[in-house]
Amino acid sequence: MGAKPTVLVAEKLGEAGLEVLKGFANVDCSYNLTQEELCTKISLCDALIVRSGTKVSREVFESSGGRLRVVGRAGHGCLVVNAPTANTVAAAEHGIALLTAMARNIAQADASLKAGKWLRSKYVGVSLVGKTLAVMGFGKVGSEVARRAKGLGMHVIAHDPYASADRARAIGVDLVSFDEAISTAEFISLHMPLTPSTSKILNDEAFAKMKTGARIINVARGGVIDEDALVRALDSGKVAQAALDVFTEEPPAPGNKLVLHERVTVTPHLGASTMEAQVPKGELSSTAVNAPMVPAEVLSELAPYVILAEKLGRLAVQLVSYATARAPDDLDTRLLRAMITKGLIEPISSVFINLVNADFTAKQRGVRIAEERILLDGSPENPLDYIQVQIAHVESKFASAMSDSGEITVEGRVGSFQVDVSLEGSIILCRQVDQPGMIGRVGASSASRMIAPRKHAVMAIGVDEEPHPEALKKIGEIPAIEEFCEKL
Ligand SMILES: NC(=O)C1=CN([C@@H]2O[C@H](COP(=O)(O)OP(=O)(O)OC[C@H]3O[C@@H](n4cnc5c(N)ncnc54)[C@H](O)[C@@H]3O)[C@@H](O)[C@H]2O)C=CC1
Ligand SMILES: O=C(O)C(=O)COP(=O)(O)O
Repeated sequence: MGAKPTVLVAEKLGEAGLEVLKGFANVDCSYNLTQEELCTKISLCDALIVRSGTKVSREVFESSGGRLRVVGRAGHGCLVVNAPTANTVAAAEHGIALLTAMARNIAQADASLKAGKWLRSKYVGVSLVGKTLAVMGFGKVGSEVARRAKGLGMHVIAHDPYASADRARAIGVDLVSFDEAISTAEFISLHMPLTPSTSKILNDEAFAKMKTGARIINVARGGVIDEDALVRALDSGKVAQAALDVFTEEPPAPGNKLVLHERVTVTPHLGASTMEAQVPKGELSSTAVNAPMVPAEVLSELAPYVILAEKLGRLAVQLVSYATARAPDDLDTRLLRAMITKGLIEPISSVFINLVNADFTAKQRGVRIAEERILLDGSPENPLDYIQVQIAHVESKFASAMSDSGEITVEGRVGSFQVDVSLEGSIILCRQVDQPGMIGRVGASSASRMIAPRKHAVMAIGVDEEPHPEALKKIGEIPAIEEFCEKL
């Protein structure tokens, strides 16, 4: 090799970050590339750095012709520049800035004074002290917003189906249901990732449940709000004001009703845009660079187990047992543990898990994965016979699969399966009233072809592609389906 690698920086980074890169690489800063331009350029690059504006699609990887080795997402656990906490604080501060600016009509009053008007009575605001703020999504950003809002004398409640009550209690925040959160709060601030289950989570139905005069803040993702429904709620007076940093379409189309609305304060996705959030953090990037890497031969030997580990991680793992005939120093399980963490955290979070940040992220979220080995006799030719995960205290997505002691144990092996369900592809699990015709009804709702359906009081259906959200919604609406869990 010898030659300097070429790094394509596809979105604006801070100068200090660029300087670090220029120290060892040829840096090509090309912003606002179309998808085609990106695909053309990528074949000449060893690394790509993006922010939230660039989709690194399959096409981009395919166009790289094998040269591309690292894709860095500035701000989210990437190898070269890793500033996850600066990003969090920046977003939380922006949320608070929008909250206070909205309550006191800062943006509107500023525009009017600059236009030569002096309208003291038009811009009477509302006070924050003693008001209830509902933090929707109590992750990194949400919990920092909660902490700061408490400092402003607000009463803070939070809704997050996956957050630990202990962590909330430590900050002095009560975790409540979705309905309780939105129906009791004067201010509602959104901090969940955009996923199929959070898409348009604030819709007409949700706005109807809110107090008249509620105020909404969104620094998460535009898609978590049904924007047309928000316009209706503002026009009817149900929602008094909104403050938005993010939009379903970015930039929003000219004439976007929310952007132009008199009672809406907007910023162009500035949540992470502070000087501090753009500066590389020495200690974190050095952790990343020094992170334990798995040697290539271990990687290839464990490759088949990696997908299995991620699937198993989509359940909330407490104990992982590796059944192996290998001696402990001959089986490196860090990669598998990382994949289990990935399966566990990625579906509910905006964090992308890789080998570098897996243990850090798990610890940060209070997830503890204990590991043990089940030593088998026999030939150590295969690294693993099976992986078993044990899940305790599940706040059940899927209560019917639990033992009396409240635990679920699942085993998976590569190639064949001892579990009732093959953990390949996507799987829909439904608990249903045991009556004829259910598989057909569920099958009819799912656009994908079914393989090996089974019929129990619990039904597992393997589908040949990720189920469409609409199909899942229809399954949930079949009266006999009591609960179901998509995507194992
Ligand atoms: N405006 C901006 O520039 C920035 C926006 N963000 C966005 O803010 C959001 C939060 O980011 P982080 O706190 O870093 O992510 P995080 O992954 O730490 O927290 C997200 C939380 O949402 C929870 N959650 C998942 N589904 C939920 C549901 N249905 N209802 C309620 N909570 C749910 C998760 O359990 C998790 O605790 C993300 O959408 C992220 O992309 C983050 C940084 C800057
Ligand atoms: O980190 C995030 O989730 C953001 O939304 C920030 O995006 P940006 O890095 O400013 O393009």
